[in-house]
Amino acid sequence: MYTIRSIPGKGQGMFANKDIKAGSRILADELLLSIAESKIDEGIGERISVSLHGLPPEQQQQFETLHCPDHPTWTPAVSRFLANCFEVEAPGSGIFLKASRINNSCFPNAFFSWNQNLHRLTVHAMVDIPIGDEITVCYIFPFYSLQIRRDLFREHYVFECDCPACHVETGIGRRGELRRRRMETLYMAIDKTNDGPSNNDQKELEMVLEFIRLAEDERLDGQFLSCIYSRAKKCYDDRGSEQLALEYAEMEVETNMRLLGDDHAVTQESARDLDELKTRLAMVQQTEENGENLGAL
Ligand SMILES: C[S@@+](CC[C@H](N)C(=O)[O-])C[C@H]1O[C@@H](n2cnc3c(N)ncnc32)[C@H](O)[C@@H]1O
Repeated sequence: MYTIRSIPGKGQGMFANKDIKAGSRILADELLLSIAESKIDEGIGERISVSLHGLPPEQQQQFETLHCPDHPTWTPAVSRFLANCFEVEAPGSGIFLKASRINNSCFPNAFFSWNQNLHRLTVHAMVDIPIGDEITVCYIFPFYSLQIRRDLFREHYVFECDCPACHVETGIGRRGELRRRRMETLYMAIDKTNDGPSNNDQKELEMVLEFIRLAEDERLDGQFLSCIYSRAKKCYDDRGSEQLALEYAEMEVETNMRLLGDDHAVTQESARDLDELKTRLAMVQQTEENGENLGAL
């Protein structure tokens, strides 16, 4: 499905070697090594070293083949680990040899996720990817504003992103930047109430719907969007608009299926919620029909 090739100025990258349909699983990559706490603190070098030296020599050598940026203060092992790691179970991070060759774009065409059921990192095509195109993921939330993206890329991965969204000199980048800044603000505000009831809060519903509209305009996709669909579902359900709740529940499941696959716990939970909502709606409709039939007698 893919080949690894060199790209001038970017090291290696992953390319589609056939047309890949949206939702296809490109990778289910095995964990090489992991650390349970990925916070960048004084102990990170020691945590990486312990994990690395627990591997057989052959696997330690495989780690050594990965890209290692020239960071002013970190040791090569820390630099290499941070430039190539993916989140496993938060707050942990892990190294995956194949996925480590995927470059970043803030307009990505693929999505990575740690699948606890499989104990693997999966990468799915978010959209149809034509043969020959580079396969890219976004290492961070793509809706972060340019300044935050730049800081994270410099600090963590040591590179300057050259994707169209990071070119604010061009129309795409400039317009997108305004949308992303607003999405970042909205996401932070919505996230704060994510665990609690929505309290029929009109303001929250407006923020949720605005985020979805901006994401569609900016053509940004990701699991963050399925979380927002889930929030829209909850807002509408709480205010008794079950039909609209159902529409968002379906969008949430569709997004999870496409980006995570049907074997991911998050997808399975959202599919169960959707089934429950459908059952509840069917019962409400049945009760209404029974009432109408009784009235007609
Ligand atoms: C996970 S590795 C990706 C594969 C890497 N290019 C290689 O040769 O193995 C991350 C590194 O790739 C490079 N990279 C990834 N995305 C990039 C981008 N959009 N622009 C420039 N460099 C990028 C940076 O050097 C970054 O530290």
